[in-house]
Amino acid sequence: MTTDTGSLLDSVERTALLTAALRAAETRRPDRLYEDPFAEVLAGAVGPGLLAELRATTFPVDAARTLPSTPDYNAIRTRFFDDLLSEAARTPEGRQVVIAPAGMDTRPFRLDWPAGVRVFEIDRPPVVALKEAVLRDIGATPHVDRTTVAVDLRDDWEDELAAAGYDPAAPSTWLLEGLLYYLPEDDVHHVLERVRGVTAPGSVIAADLVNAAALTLPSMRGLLDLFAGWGCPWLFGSDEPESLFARHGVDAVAHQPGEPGADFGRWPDPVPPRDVADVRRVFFVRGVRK
Ligand SMILES: C[S@@+](CC[C@H](N)C(=O)[O-])C[C@H]1O[C@@H](n2cnc3c(N)ncnc32)[C@H](O)[C@@H]1O
Repeated sequence: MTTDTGSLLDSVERTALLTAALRAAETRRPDRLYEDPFAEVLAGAVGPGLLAELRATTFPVDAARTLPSTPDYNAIRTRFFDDLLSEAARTPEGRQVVIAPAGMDTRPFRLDWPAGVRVFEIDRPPVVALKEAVLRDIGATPHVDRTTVAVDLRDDWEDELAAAGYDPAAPSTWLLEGLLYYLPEDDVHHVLERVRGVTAPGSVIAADLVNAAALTLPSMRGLLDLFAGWGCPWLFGSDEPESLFARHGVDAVAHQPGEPGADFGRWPDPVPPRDVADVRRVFFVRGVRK
């Protein structure tokens, strides 16, 4: 299998290659927020093309660039969750970590993990197959006990996760990154309810999501049309991430890029207060399962 087989992935699966291309581009920056030495090869032949389309859509070459871009969001998001997982791995809740979906995420290969941690990576079978083939080709070795679980998160996946060695009775840390906006609302609740069902109290649940206005603002039209045109429209946004997670048994706090602890010097503008409407927002959620 070669990296060109990325063209065999469906539209939402291909967003994993876009994310890898974003991480490869971030890795090339002198002021990078993290380093992902595997991102370029994992992005394959398809990822850079998707990124080029994204850049052309978000910032037409003649347009003034005044706002943080999707690459900035993505860099901050990756670093925010890198830090969260690195911290969690040193607590009892971080002895088992589930990255769902994992896409082309390489945290098991590029972060330092304490001994005894297990990482489970969930994604759809074609993504897992492609990623494993690429990583095998380049001889990448994880720094942690890593297991892949090839399932669709909309299906029943709990037994497969347990069969892979995950213990639902023990505390855990979950990262739902780059997923929720691609799901219809019913599936968002379904996934969060299932996560609740397989997590012990005290477990850490993290996720990113967008607000409702991000799905309708005229200034978002280009980006929304791009993803819709690719076949993976953004479907879900929430203005109250804390309430969303509370409904599923998680006591959560949401951070926005640009707020203390979530800017990393990459966010130039003040973050408008939550009661200001018609602003595109991204939320990084960190919660504890009650
Ligand atoms: C934008 S990528 C993010 C991947 C990873 N979290 C990262 O940040 O690199 C979205 C991923 O979600 C996966 N995905 C989307 N819907 C899914 C589902 N129903 N079940 C499992 N994975 C899904 C896709 O296959 C893709 O790998």
